Amino acid sequence: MPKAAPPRTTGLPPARLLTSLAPLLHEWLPRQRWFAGKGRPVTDFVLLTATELLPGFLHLLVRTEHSPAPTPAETASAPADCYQLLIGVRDQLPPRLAPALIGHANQGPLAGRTVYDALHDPQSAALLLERLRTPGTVGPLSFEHDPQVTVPPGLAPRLLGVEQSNTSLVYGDTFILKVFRRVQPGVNPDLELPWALTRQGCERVPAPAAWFHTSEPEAATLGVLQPFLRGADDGWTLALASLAEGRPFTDESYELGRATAEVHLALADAFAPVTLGPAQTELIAAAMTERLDATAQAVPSLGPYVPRLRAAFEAVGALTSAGTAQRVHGDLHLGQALRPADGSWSVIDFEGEPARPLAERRRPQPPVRDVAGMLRSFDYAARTARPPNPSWAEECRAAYCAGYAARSGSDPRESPELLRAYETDKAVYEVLYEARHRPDWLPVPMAAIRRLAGA
Ligand SMILES: Nc1ncnc2c1ncn2[C@@H]1O[C@H](COP(=O)(O)OP(=O)(O)O)[C@@H](O)[C@H]1O
Ligand SMILES: O=P(O)(O)O[C@H]1O[C@H](CO)[C@@H](O[C@H]2O[C@H](CO)[C@@H](O)[C@H](O)[C@H]2O)[C@H](O)[C@H]1O
Repeated sequence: MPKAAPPRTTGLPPARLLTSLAPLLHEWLPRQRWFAGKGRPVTDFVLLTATELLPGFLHLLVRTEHSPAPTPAETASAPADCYQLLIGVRDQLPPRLAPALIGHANQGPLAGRTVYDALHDPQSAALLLERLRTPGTVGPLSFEHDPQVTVPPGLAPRLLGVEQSNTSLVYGDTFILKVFRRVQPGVNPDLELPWALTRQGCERVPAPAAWFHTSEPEAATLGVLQPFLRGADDGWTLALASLAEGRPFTDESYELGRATAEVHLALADAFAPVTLGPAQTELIAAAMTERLDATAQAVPSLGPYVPRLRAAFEAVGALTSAGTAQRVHGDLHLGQALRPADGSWSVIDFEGEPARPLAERRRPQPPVRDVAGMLRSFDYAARTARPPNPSWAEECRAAYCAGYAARSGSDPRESPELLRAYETDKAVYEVLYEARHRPDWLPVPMAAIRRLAGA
């Protein structure tokens, strides 16, 4: 390992820095797509770490406090809201950086200066890549890389302009850096699983090339650099094109089923699976029921369907065995599958459902959970088509499960109780996700809820 660089902090007491930043963050943070506290007004900010990467380029970890304050039970089960911010400070913002504006500070040590999201700034983005190329530490931050991968210097950065849960930068169309926005203590599965899969020789994932993490206030992964699959289309785009052109998507779905099975087989080799007996099936059912009840509290239109949805979970609770549980992707959908024009499917974004606590996301789960996620995605695509095309989704389901069975030797349709329960659980998750992030999309999972409830 090269020698660690001397720690460089802002030299400003964190409380003083917040005097400048808090009024700006109050306005800006809740407007970000990746802000997870929607519907819970922010009452306060706590600066957890502040590290100067260069003068005028700060790395911050900020905790938000919300009203109403969480109950002790919620505090125990839900992660605190901690966000990673890369902040630029300038006297004046050049017009090209206008979309990055966070605000003009008018109090505290930054009074009179302009604060902006430094990930929009090519100079700051280039510096971040340079840090990843040359491992070392800066204050609590550590930068590491796979010594077998060469990342060339000077790759031009561009911010990926897609709606996402985090923020990604593409460098020279060669590498992509995902900067996690909501940070939880522990290793992020989006580094852990692709790393393990690569070590297993599984070629379905872009292999992590470099990553960075913090040691304070607790150890946590902050970002991962991986090869950029240039020219690849994601499964969602391809599915919508197939619907628009009236083409079937069955060959692609079959291959996607095979790809999912390959990832599951490699994950089962890397992390020992566990057997699911009656005690575990009861726990699975209880957790699903709890999520359903909590979601119905937050989204009242779900209420009338709750009793009939519960039945799907009770059926799982009554099973005396349910095969095995293992590490899984955890948030598999069409947007997480990428395919170059002449290549085969790759799977990305192993972070799991970002709203769930990291410890829960890293727990072994029945692999059918990922299958259910993809089946929900076929339903989403079919329902957003004009007119909706449910038979397209049915054909994709059958082909995907057949592809999965052909590669893994295990057909998800032979576990109907588990499959139905996981589809229901996913639809419930989607109801909450859409209510919080994309209210216009809420009718899509609500239609599935009505179908699953037999209404
Ligand atoms: N290795 C990659 N190669 C090409 N594009 C990628 C790669 N990884 C991610 N992307 C693109 O970036 C988008 C967001 O990535 P994702 O990991 O899903 O982020 P998030 O968790 O923030 O939603 C994807 O939908 C995809 O279009
Ligand atoms: O940001 P992530 O990709 O990690 O996942 C979150 O956002 C997804 C939407 O971008 C959301 O997926 C839902 O909408 C998709 C269509 O946009 C659909 O294909 C998925 O099946 C549906 O779940 C995902 O749930 C959420 O975690």
